[in-house]
Amino acid sequence: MVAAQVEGRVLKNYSGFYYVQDSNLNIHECRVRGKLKENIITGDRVIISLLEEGKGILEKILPRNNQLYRPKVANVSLVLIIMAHDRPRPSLSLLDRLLLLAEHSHLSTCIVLNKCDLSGNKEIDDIMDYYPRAGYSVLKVSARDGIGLDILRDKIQGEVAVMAGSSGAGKSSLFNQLIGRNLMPTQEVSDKIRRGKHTTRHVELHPLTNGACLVDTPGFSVLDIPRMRREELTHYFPDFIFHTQDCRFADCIHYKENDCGVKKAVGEKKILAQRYNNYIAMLEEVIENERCY
Ligand SMILES: Nc1nc2c(ncn2[C@@H]2O[C@H](COP(=O)(O)OP(=O)(O)OP(=O)(O)O)[C@@H](O)[C@H]2O)c(=O)[nH]1
Ligand SMILES: [Zn+2]
Repeated sequence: MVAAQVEGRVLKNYSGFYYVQDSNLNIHECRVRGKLKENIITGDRVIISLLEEGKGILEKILPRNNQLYRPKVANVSLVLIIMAHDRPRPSLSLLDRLLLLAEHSHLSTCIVLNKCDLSGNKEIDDIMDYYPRAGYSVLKVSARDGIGLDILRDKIQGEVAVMAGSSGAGKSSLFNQLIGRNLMPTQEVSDKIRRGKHTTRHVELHPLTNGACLVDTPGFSVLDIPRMRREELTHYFPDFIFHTQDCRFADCIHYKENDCGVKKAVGEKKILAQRYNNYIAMLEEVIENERCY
């Protein structure tokens, strides 16, 4: 009899077995046929032949939509950028950099503002209210008090999501809350730095009951701006685009030019000044990299 075949996603590789989840959310413990082994990574979509009692044989890897290298994981669809309302305060330079890196990798983003139980600082609230107006999706949550977590679960439904963001913002706490288990150690920031928590291990996808999968290792540990032409950078700043029609030069990069609509909008507080400054810092990096071509 020919074994039935189904499509699934590799959740983890453990002791020579690949754990593959099918579209009914059942998990199969699979061995690998032939030489495929070297090429399979966590997150791969694969075809498996079903054997008895939750076992299977991994037959084929399907083409990848994308691949992250640190952590090594395929077919990620969403980046959750975790910032805290306070302790630590949100780092806009990291946030703007992560938004750019995610978008450059063709990944959707959601800014998750954790520790909303510590909100109330008007300056921070005003700054963070800018991002939804600029077209980004922002959720306010508290891992500690369980606020906003159902909305966050809905947001990641059907997605393969990786977390990124400031140290101490609550990535591990949110991860544990979302998967409903205490898998990731959470400690006071100072303790973690002293102990050097992030040791090397295999990356795993943790399935949620709603079909979402969460990558258990924070992504984008390398934050270098990818190589691009200086004119390209502005495409990653959707909030600038409306104002570029007031730029005198069609190829304005909103840097040292006069009569620049973007700079005018910064002066009028229509564009967040910190975001513009982060743009300039990244632009200078892009220009510096151009010299290395
Ligand atoms: N007040 C408050 N504290 C929180 C919340 N979520 C996490 N914390 C605390 O913030 C500290 C850091 O949380 P972690 O989840 O370990 O942060 P992390 O982002 O994983 O940190 P790194 O591993 O250093 O990147 C811990 O002391 C948590 O208890 C929250 O919603 N509110
Ligand atoms: Zn301009």
